[in-house]
Amino acid sequence: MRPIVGIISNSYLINDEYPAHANGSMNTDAVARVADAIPLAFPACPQSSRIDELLEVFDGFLFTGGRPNVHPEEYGHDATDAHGVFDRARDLVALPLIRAAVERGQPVLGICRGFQEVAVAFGSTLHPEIRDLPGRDNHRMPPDGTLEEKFALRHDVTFTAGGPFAQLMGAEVVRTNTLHGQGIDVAGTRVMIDGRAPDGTAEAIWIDGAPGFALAVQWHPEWNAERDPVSQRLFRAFGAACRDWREGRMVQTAPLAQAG
Ligand SMILES: N[C@@H](CCC(=O)NCCCC(=O)O)C(=O)O
Repeated sequence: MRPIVGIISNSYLINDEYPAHANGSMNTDAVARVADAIPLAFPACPQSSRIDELLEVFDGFLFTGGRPNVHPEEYGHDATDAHGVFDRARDLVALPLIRAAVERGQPVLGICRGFQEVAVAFGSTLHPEIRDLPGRDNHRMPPDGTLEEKFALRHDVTFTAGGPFAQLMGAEVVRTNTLHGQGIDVAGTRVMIDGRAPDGTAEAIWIDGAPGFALAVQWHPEWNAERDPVSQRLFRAFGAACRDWREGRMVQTAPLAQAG
């Protein structure tokens, strides 16, 4: 059986009234077709999703993009208008789940908001609007246009020579899309910035001391994942890590099963 990847959902109101947990099919497609894993979404709601049970059910976790920003209380800042809207329920599931999974060596891949969650979970602060910083570009999603225009490749990302991302990608420079307003301000001590946009914005991180796959990217590799070579490499590596986790867990549990 393929490994099972838990995909965190976002909260929406369908037709402005019907509450739903959902995520883009780009995420489930990338997990199923590129990572070669079973995609299963779970609600970002602490009353419904228990961290200990999620860790048992899934072989790895995808922390997806999402418009609401991580609440600045999570990194010791006061909330201001510049911080925009929040999703405290997602914060309350994502941050402890990331910490627990990473420390166990259970694979974690963060995308956009998920990248910011991984960064905050390991002690980083975020800037609410990076385009306001001197020398920085506007990384926000174009307000108009087709999905193809919004997710078009817009800038290079340069990885550390010989670092995990350069090795994974087989290249030190790749081209990515970009659809975010926030960004890492001060990185936590274990948050290794391994890739940057031309304006210096952190784009790729890994967690120092993590026993397993613990990578996150500020761009959206789920877009065009079946054809984009950068997305393919990232999701295939994530899927392989989830398979390893599943097989390791099965090896560990087999003697118990036989004894029973
Ligand atoms: N809120 C953060 C993260 C942005 C992000 O994840 N954008 C993708 C949104 C896709 C969606 O609506 O699901 C920021 O702006 O920095």
